[in-house]
Amino acid sequence: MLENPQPDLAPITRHLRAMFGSRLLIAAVHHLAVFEELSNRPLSVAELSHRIGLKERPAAVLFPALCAMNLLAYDESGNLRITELGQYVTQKQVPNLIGYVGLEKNDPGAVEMAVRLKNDGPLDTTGGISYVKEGDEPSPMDDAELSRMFTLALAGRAQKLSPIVAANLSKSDGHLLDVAGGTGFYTFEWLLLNPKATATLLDRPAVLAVAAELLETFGKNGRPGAETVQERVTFHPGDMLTDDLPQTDILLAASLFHDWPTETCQPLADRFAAALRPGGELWVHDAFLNDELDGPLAVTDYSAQLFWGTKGRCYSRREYRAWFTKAGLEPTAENISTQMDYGLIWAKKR
Ligand SMILES: C[S@@+](CC[C@H](N)C(=O)[O-])C[C@H]1O[C@@H](n2cnc3c(N)ncnc32)[C@H](O)[C@@H]1O
Repeated sequence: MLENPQPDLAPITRHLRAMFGSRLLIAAVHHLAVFEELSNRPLSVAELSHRIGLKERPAAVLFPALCAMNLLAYDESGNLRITELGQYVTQKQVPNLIGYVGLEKNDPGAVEMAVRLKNDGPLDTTGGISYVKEGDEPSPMDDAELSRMFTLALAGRAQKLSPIVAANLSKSDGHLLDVAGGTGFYTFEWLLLNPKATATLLDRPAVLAVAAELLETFGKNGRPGAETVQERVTFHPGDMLTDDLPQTDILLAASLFHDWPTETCQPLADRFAAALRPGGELWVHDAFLNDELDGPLAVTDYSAQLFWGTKGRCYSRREYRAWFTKAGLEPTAENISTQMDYGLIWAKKR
């Protein structure tokens, strides 16, 4: 294990993401009637979703969040029920906090969250969706200014997490494919620890233009071996959903799956599995829901943030491992924590 004297910045990301959890709470109580629907009897996720008009993704964001807040729980049959605490946002319970929560019901963020929950995303997507490039849809990641802004917004997070991630990935003299690699920091740090290895950074062309500048600076940071990193990285501008992926020993998917809906995640896992050489490893760095889909709160808040801004949400390790298995990989049981509520899981190709 890496000795890590640096503070975990999770308090900052938790407070940031809590805003999205608050919006879910207000929307659930005042715009979707979740608690009134459940006040007579427990309902299955499918039945409750149907009654309040939610598709799979918003339901998979909202219900785990309300469980993490201890307002809902799953009963022995797997149905959702209101907890003792949750009774206090139902009309039946007197007194209750419906009026008090209602002081915020017209907050623009809460109102818009309700709209996005009901619509499974924003009503207007003409400008594209952040961090997503799919088919012919417009993408901010293909706009020089916007892609720079979105990429640099992730730079500090990547710089902080990448040394920890790199130290936990397998050592190798082979090749790393960092798909949707963004700034490239995960690649740069891993190459520094693996002086004979090479790597490919795959992303949209406009994003890689930013990564190239960051690599230039990285090469001059004075750390032993940093100057060799530049010559060991290949930039692959392309589309991970459709391009032939280069064969690799290690494939890293960092903060990648969480931008995409469930139906895209399996094809992505299939493509990544196909790019691995025999004995190769697929690593995912992300924030994971509990396998029971009832928390943790830091991740359900994050899932709400991702739901707000991308096509995805947070997933459980169980969901990832099911995709890996279906893709013909062997998931390992290892759960490695990094920082800011992220962690690593990985699967092997026979
Ligand atoms: C949330 S960022 C993650 C970046 C990096 N892995 C990190 O953790 O800092 C998602 C990245 O996916 C890239 N991306 C989105 N759609 C893509 C596509 N179809 N092909 C390749 N990259 C794509 C975006 O440009 C963006 O850099």
